[in-house]
Amino acid sequence: MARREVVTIPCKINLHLGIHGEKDARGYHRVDSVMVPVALFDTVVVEEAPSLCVAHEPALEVLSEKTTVWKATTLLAKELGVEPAVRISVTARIPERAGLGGSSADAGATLRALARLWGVNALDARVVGVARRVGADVAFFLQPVPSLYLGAGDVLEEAFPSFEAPIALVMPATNGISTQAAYDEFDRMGSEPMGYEDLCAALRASDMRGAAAHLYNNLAPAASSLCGEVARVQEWLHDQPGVRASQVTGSGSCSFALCENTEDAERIAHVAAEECGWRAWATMSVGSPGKIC
Ligand SMILES: C[C@](O)(CO)[C@H](O)COP(=O)(O)OP(=O)(O)OC[C@H]1O[C@@H](n2ccc(N)nc2=O)[C@H](O)[C@@H]1O
Ligand SMILES: Nc1ncnc2c1ncn2[C@@H]1O[C@H](COP(=O)(O)OP(=O)(O)OP(=O)(O)O)[C@@H](O)[C@H]1O
Repeated sequence: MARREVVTIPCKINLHLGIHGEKDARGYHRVDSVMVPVALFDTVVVEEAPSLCVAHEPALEVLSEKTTVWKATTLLAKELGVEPAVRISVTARIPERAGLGGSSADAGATLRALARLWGVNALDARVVGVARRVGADVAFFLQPVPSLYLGAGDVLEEAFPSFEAPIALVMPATNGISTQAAYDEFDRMGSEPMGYEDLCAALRASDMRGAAAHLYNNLAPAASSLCGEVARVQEWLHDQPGVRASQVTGSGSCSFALCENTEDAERIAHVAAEECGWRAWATMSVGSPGKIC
C-alpha cells in the first residue's frame, strides 16, 4: 500500500525583524529574526506515487514546477539519492504575500513529511541545508517554536519556551507585498536595526508583557511605502482597546496585535473585517509544539 504522511503547519510572525545593510554572497541581507508560530494552518499531504506531482488548493498562479514545494522535494531527493516519486497536495489557508511565511511553511512541511517517508531526521544537516536553499524562512518551519534566527534569518541561534498568547492578524484586502520588492525598497530607504536582547530576555523568562514592549521591524517602513494601507492598519491597531502592542510581520502586508485576551482578539478581527473591509483572523500563538504534527 502507498505510504502517506500528513503535516499540519502554522504560519509565523516576526516579533523582531532587524535587517542590516550588509549582504552575503547570494545577495541576501544579514537578518536578525525572532519568529513565533501562530495558529493559522496549511496542510501538506505527501503520498508515494509513480512520479512527482504537486497540487495546491486553492490553485496558485505559478506553475507547480516553480513552487517552493517542488523545489524542496527535488533538492532533498537529489541530496539523499532517492527518486522524488510522490504526489503532494497542499491545502493553503495562510494568505500569500502577507509576511506570514505561507510558501515557506508549505516547503518546510513538505521537507518534514519527506524526511519521515525517506527515513531521515527532519533536523538532519542535509534537510536543514535544503531548507535554507529553498528560502530564508523555511528552516524555521522544520521546528516551528519561538526562536531567534541570525545569518540571513535562516540560522537557528536560540529556541525559547512556547507560549499561548491571543493574537489578531489584520491585512489590507489588496494584493499583498512581494518579499523581494520589500527588500529592494529597504535598500532604497536604508536603515540599521536595533538589538534584540531585551525581547529575547523577556521570551526566556516567559514574560509576555515584556516581550510586547519590545516588538520591532525595520522592514515595516518599506512595506508601508509599497502599500499605504499597511500604515493605516498599523495606526488603527495601535488605537484599539485590548491591544498590548502591534507590528507588521515580515515584509507585510499583514500586521499582528498581541491582545490582552481572546475576546479582544475576536472583537478586533471582527471590526477590522466588517467595518474596515480588511482581511482579519482572531488566533493564538501555538503554545505546545506537540499540537503540530
Ligand atoms: C521577511 C522574512 O519573511 C522575515 O522572516 C524573510 O526575511 C524572507 O524570507 P523568505 O520569504 O523565505 O524569502 P526568500 O524566498 O528566501 O527570498 C525572497 C527575496 O527576499 C530577499 N531576501 C530574503 C532574505 C534575506 N535575508 N535577504 C534578502 O534580501 C531576496 O531578494 C530574495 O530573493
Ligand atoms: N507553496 C507556495 N505557496 C504560495 N505561493 C507560492 C508557493 N510557491 C511559490 N509561490 C509563489 O510565491 C509568491 C509569494 O512569494 P512571497 O515570498 O512574496 O510571499 P509568501 O511566501 O506568500 O509569503 P511571505 O510574504 O510571508 O514571504 C506567490 O504569489 C506565488 O506566486
